[in-house]
Amino acid sequence: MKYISTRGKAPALSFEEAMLTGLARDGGLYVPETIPQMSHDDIAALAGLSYEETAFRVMRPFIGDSFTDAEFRDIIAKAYANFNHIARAPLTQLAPGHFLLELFHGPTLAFKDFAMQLIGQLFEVALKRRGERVTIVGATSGDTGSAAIEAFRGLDAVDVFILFPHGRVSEVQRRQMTTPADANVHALALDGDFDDCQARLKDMFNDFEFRDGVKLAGVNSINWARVLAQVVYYFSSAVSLGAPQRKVSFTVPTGNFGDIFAGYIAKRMGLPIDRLVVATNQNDILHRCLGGQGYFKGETIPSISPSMDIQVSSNFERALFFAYGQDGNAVAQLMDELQTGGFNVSQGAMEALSESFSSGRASEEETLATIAATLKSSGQLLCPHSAVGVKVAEQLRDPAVPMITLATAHPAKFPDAVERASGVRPPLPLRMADLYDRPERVSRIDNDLAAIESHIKGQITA
Ligand SMILES: Cc1ncc(COP(=O)(O)O)c(C=O)c1O
Ligand SMILES: N[C@@H](CCOP(=O)(O)O)C(=O)O
Repeated sequence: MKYISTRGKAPALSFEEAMLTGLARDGGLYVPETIPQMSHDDIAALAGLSYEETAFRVMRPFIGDSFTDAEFRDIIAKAYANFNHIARAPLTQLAPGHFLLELFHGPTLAFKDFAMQLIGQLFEVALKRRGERVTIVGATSGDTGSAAIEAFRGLDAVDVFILFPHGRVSEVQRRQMTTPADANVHALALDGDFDDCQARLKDMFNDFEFRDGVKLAGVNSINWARVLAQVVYYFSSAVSLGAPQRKVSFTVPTGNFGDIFAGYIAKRMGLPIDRLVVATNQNDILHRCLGGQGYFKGETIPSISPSMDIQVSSNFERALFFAYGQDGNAVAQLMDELQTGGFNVSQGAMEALSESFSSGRASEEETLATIAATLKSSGQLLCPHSAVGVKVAEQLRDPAVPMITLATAHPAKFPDAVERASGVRPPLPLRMADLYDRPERVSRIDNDLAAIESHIKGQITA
């Protein structure tokens, strides 16, 4: 199994190399050269299996010979051992034909734990075998950062630096990043928004002297392994609702397009997915683009679903690559145009995108009202991101096809917005009940590449 860049000019790599490399050296993102297929019988055989066994069967074909079966099974077992729910990703019912996939039972209470706990283990095994050490730098609008810190804290072979937008994450998210005492964890509050954090991260990858000097690695969904781990819960949830005999649709609260792109991979592998619905908040560049208005950057407006306050959705590049028939030159050209504001998508590519994706947008008022209404109708307390998903799913779903909306974070990560909507202040789970009492450690940093690089070089612990 080889991985190729969406911009067509970087060397093809194995799974392990692609995982440790992060961004391709031509600025593109790694994708599998061919997408492994699961037959009707392969999918039917997933019924009744544990989440871990499903994860092994779904991901194994992508791993090639990077890890042995025994290593990979052990890694999966360790990755999900810390989840607070035996099903790992349980499904609950909101209404007839509408289901909620709870992805917030991991250690940091967001769907990021599904991938980050796994790649923490994968990195540890791979780096130990190679005798190498890396510097992980991540950009976060709130959840990736805490999940990465939790997965890599205390490991000898990595330093982990997380750039988050100062003042634009919830207090719980910030404290999850700033309170771990481990020496290899470094939280950086950047003066800018998430797009600035992600742009500086990509700049660091494109500065080869810095990149090679610090042995830069990435754990954002730039990293293919992140996307792969998220493919699994599309299979586990669809099968529990009757796939492959029955089609299902998914609505995904979307920002960087990693989670929904994992759904696209599941569909391409053979899972009978009818629609993949992109749900955005008021930062709706993806909704506008999928509605035929081109992909043009606007200003990011802070919202009550801050993790989705994103204008440049990194993984949309992967979707474009497939929509443009795997033409790396065409994608490279679009990404050049994005540097100066945006681009129009060709008619053929729009048709290809429309075969899989639909989209909708929820306003702040609709999000608040959905939290209140869902609590009343089903007893389920939603986080604002999940509420964006539920609102859009209700607008777009076909009553003949079961709809699964992804609940991407626990409501306790956003207590102010949830209380404002519902009158209920969700308590933190017991394992982090003292979060507000722990001392914080954070460095404030300018939105300036040289300043960030110099800070990182000065803080690396080994
Ligand atoms: C809670 C939550 N919901 C939704 C999203 C959007 O997911 P993606 O960036 O994969 O589109 C994020 C951020 O990634 C998030 O943290
Ligand atoms: N919403 C994310 C943004 C980064 O997304 P990623 O999936 O590329 O890591 C966050 O919470 O940080």
